[in-house]
Amino acid sequence: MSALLDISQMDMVFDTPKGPFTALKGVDLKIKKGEFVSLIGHSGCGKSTVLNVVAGLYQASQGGVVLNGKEVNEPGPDRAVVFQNHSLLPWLTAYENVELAVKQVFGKAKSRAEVKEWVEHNLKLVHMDHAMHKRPDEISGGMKQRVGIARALAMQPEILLMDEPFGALDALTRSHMQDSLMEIQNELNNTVIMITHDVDEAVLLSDRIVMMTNGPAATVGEILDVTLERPRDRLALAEDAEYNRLRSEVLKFLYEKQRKVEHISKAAAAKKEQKAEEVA
Ligand SMILES: Nc1ncnc2c1ncn2[C@@H]1O[C@H](COP(=O)(O)OP(=O)(O)OP(=O)(O)O)[C@@H](O)[C@H]1O
Repeated sequence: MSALLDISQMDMVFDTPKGPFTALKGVDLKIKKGEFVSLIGHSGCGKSTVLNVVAGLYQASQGGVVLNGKEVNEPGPDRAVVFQNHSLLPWLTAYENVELAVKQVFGKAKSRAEVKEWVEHNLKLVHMDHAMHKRPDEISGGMKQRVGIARALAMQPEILLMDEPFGALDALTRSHMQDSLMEIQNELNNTVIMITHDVDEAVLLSDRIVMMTNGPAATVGEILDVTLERPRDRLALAEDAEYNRLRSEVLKFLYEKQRKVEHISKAAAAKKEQKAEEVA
């Protein structure tokens, strides 16, 4: 498999007041161009840390990330990040937020007319062309996320990194956003890594679901291939046997296999405590 993104033997150790803390240990993941990969795992296992290393915001302690043959050491326009909380500049309109990113990435390579056309095109893609001259405080949470996605897409990154992009939205808005993202993905075939806590979202959107073990020293536990035909329709899939099998595979990983790990470590801790009491 020729990988666009190659994460190999990545460790992440944080210095903390209590000493070094190994958040990630030996993370291996290869992602092909055009793949949509979700990262799922219990809270605190290290999903955002993986994304932050890929984004170049954190430097891995061991191993690392190669994107398109180049080692990643710092943030760059080849990787655009969409966060849970839009991160739009509040004093700029939706149009101006996207325009700023486009100007930063393309500089003088695009004329004024081309910039305008490109900004409008991307806002249209996320169905925000009707409100492009509104500021973030004048639009809803879902609309802000749409603008954040338009801004990321407009940068034409090699890879789109999404950290729970729909996590703060209500269920209905979230479904609309997932459908929009699938439409866009169908058209543009972006390479995407998306963190999610939502099992249905992971199965609906992904080509592969990367399930992470619990931390500390979290790593890739299992990877599930999602070969459901595209375009995918959430209502039809609700009755689909393969969809339901995949869904229960993820649930089993999270609530049986990873819970067991927690139980074992809790049991081990209890035993240790008991022994200490016996010694005392
Ligand atoms: N800058 C940091 N310094 C010290 N520890 C950190 C730092 N960033 C993350 N951690 C720790 O690393 C572990 C992984 O954190 P991370 O935020 O990547 O998890 P996550 O899976 O994204 O969690 P969530 O799903 O709750 O967002 C946690 O134990 C966290 O406390």
